[in-house]
Amino acid sequence: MGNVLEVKDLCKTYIINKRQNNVLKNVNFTVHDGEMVAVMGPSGSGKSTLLYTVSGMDDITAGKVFFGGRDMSGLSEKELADMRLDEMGFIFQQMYMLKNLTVLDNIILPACQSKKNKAGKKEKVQYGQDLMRKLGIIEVADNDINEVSGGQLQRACICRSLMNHPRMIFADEPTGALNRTSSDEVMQELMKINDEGTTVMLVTHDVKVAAKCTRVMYIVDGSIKGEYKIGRCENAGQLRERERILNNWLMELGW
Ligand SMILES: Nc1ncnc2c1ncn2[C@@H]1O[C@H](COP(=O)(O)OP(=O)(O)OP(=O)(O)O)[C@@H](O)[C@H]1O
Repeated sequence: MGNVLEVKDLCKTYIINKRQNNVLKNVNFTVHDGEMVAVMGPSGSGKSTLLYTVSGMDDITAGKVFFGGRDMSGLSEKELADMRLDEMGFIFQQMYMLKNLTVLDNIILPACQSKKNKAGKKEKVQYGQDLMRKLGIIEVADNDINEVSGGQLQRACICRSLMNHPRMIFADEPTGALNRTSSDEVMQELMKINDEGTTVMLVTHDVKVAAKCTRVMYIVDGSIKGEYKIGRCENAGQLRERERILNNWLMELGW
């Protein structure tokens, strides 16, 4: 199994009003192809910052991040943008959907922007529709973005993140704004995508969500305090036991 993401001594410092905030402090970890990693930790511990920096959405202060073996700090802005567009998928809280486009048009946008995606417009539309069907939201394809529910919008974001067949998906609290049923459905889809080979890294506060991942990283004050490899969840029957084990582990870490 190859390494998709390698993070070495990553530091991130924000400076506001001349005050230095060391948000990430010498973070080291590797994500292998096919893993589904949950990042947990107290509010303000640096989880979102970690996701933004390792995915090249935000710059780093020190250290190295390798994606698919390529040193991201050695890439030009354009190369980095292409890497994000062609090899990564994003499901972020601010969903960055365009208000003047329909749901389907928003979904296919990354494919239209990619030079690497050689499919014709018709095929892109078809693939977007296929994804929407798979995620159970095809009926809102022609709706405006403000005419869909939170759960539908989140599923639309998943569709959009998959348009260019990414090697890895980054998701910041993908179920954060959803009720339990929608959250379970969204996680079901992410697990399916992961089963099909896409690596996933997500931030969550929810033990039920983390229990569906293959590994959990716990961050406190910008450093990884613990990691737990729980392996693949083979069936729904295992979930409660996984949640219990994870809960105990998190309590030990001061959750
Ligand atoms: N763009 C930014 N500019 C300045 N400071 C920032 C910025 N983004 C985050 N921070 C600061 O970095 C720290 C970590 O924030 P981050 O959002 O990564 O935490 P988090 O663990 O994801 O929190 P939560 O669970 O509440 O979402 C906080 O102190 C926050 O104020």
